[in-house]
Amino acid sequence: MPTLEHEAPRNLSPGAVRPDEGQPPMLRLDSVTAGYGGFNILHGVSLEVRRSEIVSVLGPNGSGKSTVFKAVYGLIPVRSGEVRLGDADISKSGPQELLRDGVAMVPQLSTVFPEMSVRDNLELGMYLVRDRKLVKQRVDDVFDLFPRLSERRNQHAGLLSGGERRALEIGRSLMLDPKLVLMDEPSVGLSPILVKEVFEQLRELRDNAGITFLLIEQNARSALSMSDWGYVIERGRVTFSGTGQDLLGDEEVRRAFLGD
Ligand SMILES: Nc1ncnc2c1ncn2[C@@H]1O[C@H](COP(=O)(O)OP(=O)(O)OP(=O)(O)O)[C@@H](O)[C@H]1O
Repeated sequence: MPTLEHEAPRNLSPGAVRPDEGQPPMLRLDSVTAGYGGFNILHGVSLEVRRSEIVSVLGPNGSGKSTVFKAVYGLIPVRSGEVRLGDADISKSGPQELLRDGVAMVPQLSTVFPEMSVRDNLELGMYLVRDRKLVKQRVDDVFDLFPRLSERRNQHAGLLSGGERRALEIGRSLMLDPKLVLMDEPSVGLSPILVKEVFEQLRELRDNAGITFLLIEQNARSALSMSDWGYVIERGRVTFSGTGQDLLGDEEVRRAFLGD
């Protein structure tokens, strides 16, 4: 795998205006260092996600993409630097606190329960909420956003196609009405047509429900073509950032990451 070394991250879209410029970003990592045991994997990662953006984190295997998510979600400690959600420092928050603050995470591995119905799988997204009326309302909201899940609401989830299962996982993450969803490889294991479908769903959710997404993607070309902004991470450092289109159009990025 070719690697790209730069002194500082290269912003390929210096003139681009991102939403709410001048306001605190929805999510901001500022010089974050994190790792495992005696090793640091992230060496001062800084990135921003602005309201209603779809932002992708790309990079070679083992470059630290999942580690960024774990640090944001409080699954490993932030050793130095800061993670902020709007005005709040969330560097020390764990998953429960983040969920309460409106941040959901969809992990890479399938978490659908195949023997349960589509509806029951969705309800699991709110299993701690006792207010049945609210749960029903949220299930209906998710079915409004995903008509194909609605048609299959009483079927076993195991009968869904790969893309529909992914939609169910995304739908379940929306049950607690998050403002920001972190998704680890939404397209993993899906055929190119289904990848396109899943990304289109994310864009619809962004446009219709105002949800912001931060994604990790191996499928760099699809991710960039559907993302408002992207960051390339190599060996625990951000090396490139820019609009999806500008990253897609950059020769160095194309050669190193898109197989051109
Ligand atoms: N729990 C762990 N303990 C020790 N080292 C780990 C752990 N998880 C990941 N690592 C190491 O951290 C580095 C970055 O891993 P990470 O999973 O963040 O990369 P990634 O960019 O998401 O990779 P991929 O694209 O292959 O999923 C790798 O060298 C990996 O071996």
